[in-house]
Amino acid sequence: MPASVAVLGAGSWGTALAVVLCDNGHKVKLWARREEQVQEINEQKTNEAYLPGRRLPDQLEATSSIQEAASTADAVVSVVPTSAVRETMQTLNGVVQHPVLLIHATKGIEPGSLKRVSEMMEEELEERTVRGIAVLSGPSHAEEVSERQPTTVTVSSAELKHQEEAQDLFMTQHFRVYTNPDVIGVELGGALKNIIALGIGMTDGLDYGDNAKAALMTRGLAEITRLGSRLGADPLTFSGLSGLGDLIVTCTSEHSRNFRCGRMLGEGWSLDDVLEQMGMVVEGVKTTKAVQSLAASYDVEMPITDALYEVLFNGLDPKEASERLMGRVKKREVEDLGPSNSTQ
Ligand SMILES: NC(=O)C1=CN([C@@H]2O[C@H](COP(=O)(O)OP(=O)(O)OC[C@H]3O[C@@H](n4cnc5c(N)ncnc54)[C@H](O)[C@@H]3O)[C@@H](O)[C@H]2O)C=CC1
Ligand SMILES: O=C(CO)COP(=O)(O)O
Repeated sequence: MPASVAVLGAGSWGTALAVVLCDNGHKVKLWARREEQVQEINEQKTNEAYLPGRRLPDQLEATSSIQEAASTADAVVSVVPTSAVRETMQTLNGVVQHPVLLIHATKGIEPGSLKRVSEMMEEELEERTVRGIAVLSGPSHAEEVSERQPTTVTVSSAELKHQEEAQDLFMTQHFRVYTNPDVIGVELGGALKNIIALGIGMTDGLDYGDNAKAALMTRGLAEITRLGSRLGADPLTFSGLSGLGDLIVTCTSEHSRNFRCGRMLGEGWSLDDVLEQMGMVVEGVKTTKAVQSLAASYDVEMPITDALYEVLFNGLDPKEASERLMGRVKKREVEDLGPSNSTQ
């Protein structure tokens, strides 16, 4: 049944998800902060800064008023960067007239609180604002979704009815949606793969070959799984779409901002210069900071994350970071996947 859906955040991913929702016949209002962007979307049916060259559906409406977008919505899809989640949820409390299903598609962990996005949302949202929170995650570059290329993702929520409602809302012929009850695993997989994508980009910038990339992806997944299991996720989730699937797509694609950021760092650029040049959110940077603290506080060994933390925040040369990783003490491959810090 067609629903009234507000999409919060008109960057690449919010706009691409709005396209999917329009294709499914929903009445979609896309909230953007800048009035010029709203006019461009409504009048020209483009969003050139974030999805260059794509023609947006005629029925897609943008607005700079979150009140207009969300006040009477059945569901709200939040696609703002991690750093904007709390502020956006606080605003949402003041505008919705009846409790909504809130589906977020943000991939990050908050530095400081070390919280996942749905945990931040639970802290901020009032009971009268939401009837359920779900996460949508998986291998899905906005550039390809907006071209209606075949894409598969996962939705997760504490309650099956909300998983299925989110699945029905988004599922189209081009956009296949699976459900998974493991909210912790789905959110962690989406957030932590960005750290590994930064590292893979660095190997590219250093002119390393495919062996180094395969090594980082595989050992990266091992450390994501190690932390995730410790935090209560189902380890199997990490071999699914929101884990391995998203790791592959982010680590192997020119579309990925995290991959491109890592490559520039490997080529010798400074982090500040890279972020300025990118002009879009690179979630892996702040997530590396958060996860380095999270792993330390749970005493979980995450050597790749630690090495990248040193490169990003303490000026370690990427080549030296690679040498440090290669020079670690001898390990067994499989035992090392265990949840706790193994020092055999
Ligand atoms: N681009 C992609 O293909 C995918 C992105 N994601 C995730 O979606 C989230 C959003 O990413 P993108 O849309 O790609 O980023 P983007 O950089 O393309 O756009 C970010 C948008 O958020 C808006 N924004 C920034 N601060 C804000 C604030 N304080 N309040 C309201 N809006 C604010 C910006 O104006 C911009 O429209 C990130 O967590 C990202 O990891 C997830 C899957 C795919
Ligand atoms: O999450 C993504 C694809 O699933 C997009 O990754 P980037 O944020 O690195 O572009």
